[in-house]
Order: sequence, then structure tokens, then C-alpha cells
Amino acid sequence: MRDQLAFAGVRFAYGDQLILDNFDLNVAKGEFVSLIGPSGIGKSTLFQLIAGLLQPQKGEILLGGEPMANRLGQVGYMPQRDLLMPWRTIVENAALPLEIQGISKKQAHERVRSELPKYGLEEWADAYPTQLSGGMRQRVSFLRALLSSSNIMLLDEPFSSLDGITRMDMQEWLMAKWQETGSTMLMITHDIDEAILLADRVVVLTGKPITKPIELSVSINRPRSLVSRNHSGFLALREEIWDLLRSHRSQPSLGREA
Ligand SMILES: Nc1ncnc2c1ncn2[C@@H]1O[C@H](COP(=O)(O)OP(=O)(O)OP(=O)(O)O)[C@@H](O)[C@H]1O
Repeated sequence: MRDQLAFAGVRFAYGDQLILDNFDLNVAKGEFVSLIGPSGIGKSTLFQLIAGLLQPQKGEILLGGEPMANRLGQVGYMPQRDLLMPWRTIVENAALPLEIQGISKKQAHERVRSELPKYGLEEWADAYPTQLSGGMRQRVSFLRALLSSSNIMLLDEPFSSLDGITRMDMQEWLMAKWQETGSTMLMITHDIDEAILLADRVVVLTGKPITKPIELSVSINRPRSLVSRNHSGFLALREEIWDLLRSHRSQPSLGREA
């Protein structure tokens, strides 16, 4: 089967700061991939390249096997903070990508209203974002991203602003949504447990520039739940990822002890 997303020999630099060099990454249709790496390594840059907000200076980014220079509108993006417009109701916020696609406001609103029960939000259709909890707002943000494009969803630390209990609820909720929608998902996270729990594969980004990402398969049976964290395979993977991150953090070039 063709990859849903492929980086082939990609180079990208901001001025003389090289972020990616000869970078390859392949993501299969319907796969869930977590991306983890130190702050400032280039994770958000990677997402901006996928979304088409930035272009590679060398190499190609392929969507569905095709090189696609204009990738805007081909991917759904869920940011760290929900970025809902406070003056728009929940329906009006979630319907925005459909209206941008040229669907009439009436049809767009009907479509969103039909989706809201799946998000536990049917009673909040006409509420404003400030009336909702953080977890509820992130569910609206997810729905809005999914309505932009369900082919590839980019989740940029989607739960980092939530409290610990809501975050765990949302992790289980996202696992269920991923299975229901069959979308390809890439998620940036700084939380090793979150990276493992949700993913088929964890990609550890290290090095400046990033050349070869370290890819680790997560072979823990699905459906998973928070209890899966006690699985021996989970604990071993957590150790492995932590060792990788720690060893790169303590490189002399990063200003730590030799
Ligand atoms: N528009 C820009 N112009 C110049 N440099 C930039 C720009 N955006 C990011 N950078 C630099 O590129 C590097 C990678 O940034 P990026 O935001 O992709 O990292 P990140 O891994 O997502 O970091 P974090 O985990 O802190 O969000 C950083 O050194 C950052 O300062």
C-alpha cells in the first residue's frame, strides 16, 4: 500500500540553522505515529512542512504517493491551544473549515450538529468557548481539524494545556476516535507515556540537524487503556526512549558535562 505521507531526502534550514538534512520518514495510511524529541529540535517545523506552510529546500514531501507542493487544506491541524474564536459559538467554530471549502453555512452547521453527539457536545452547540472546560474545547478543536481534512491529522501537543486527569481521559478518547475515523495521525508530545500509549510507532527525533530519526514500533495489543502502561513491553519501551533522550541531552555539544 502507498504511504499516506513520505519525506524523501528532505533538507530544511532557517538561514544557516540546518534543521533537517537528507531526512526520510514514511507513514502508512491509518497509522498513528508519535513524535518525541528535545525542545527546539524541529518538531513544529516538521509539521509546518507537512502542512505546506514551509517548503523543503531539497527533497520531496509526498502525500498519497504524489509530490504535492500545495499541501494546505490537505491536512487537519490541532494545535496545543484550541484557538477557538471566542465570539463564535461551538457550531460556528467547528463549521469554519466547511464554510472555507465553499459549503453553505446552513449545510455546514447541519453537518456539525450531526457530529456533536459523538463528541459529547450536543448540548453545547450554541454555547461559546468560554463556557466549556479545557477538555471539551480540545474536542471541538479536534472536530474542526477533522472537518478540514480527515486524511492526515497533525496533533501538536494536543493535551499539554490540560490537567492530568482530563489529559488521561482525552488520551483514551483520542484512541477511540482514531479507531473510529481510520485517519492517519501524527502527534507531537513531550510525554513518553502518552507517545507510547497512543501510537503504532514512536519516532524519536535527535541531532542537529535531524537526519535519521530513530523509529520504535509499539507492539502492545489494542484496544489499549491506561492499564496498558503496566505492560512489560510498555515499561521496556519507556526506558529505551528515556535513555535515547537522556543520552542526546548530555552530549558535550549541548553544553553538558563531557
Ligand atoms: N520562523 C523561524 N525562523 C527562524 N528560526 C526558527 C523559526 N521557527 C523556529 N525556528 C528555530 O528552529 C528550531 C526548531 O524550532 P521548532 O519550533 O521546530 O522546534 P520544536 O522541536 O517544535 O520545539 P518545542 O518542543 O520547544 O516546541 C529552533 O531553534 C527555533 O528557534
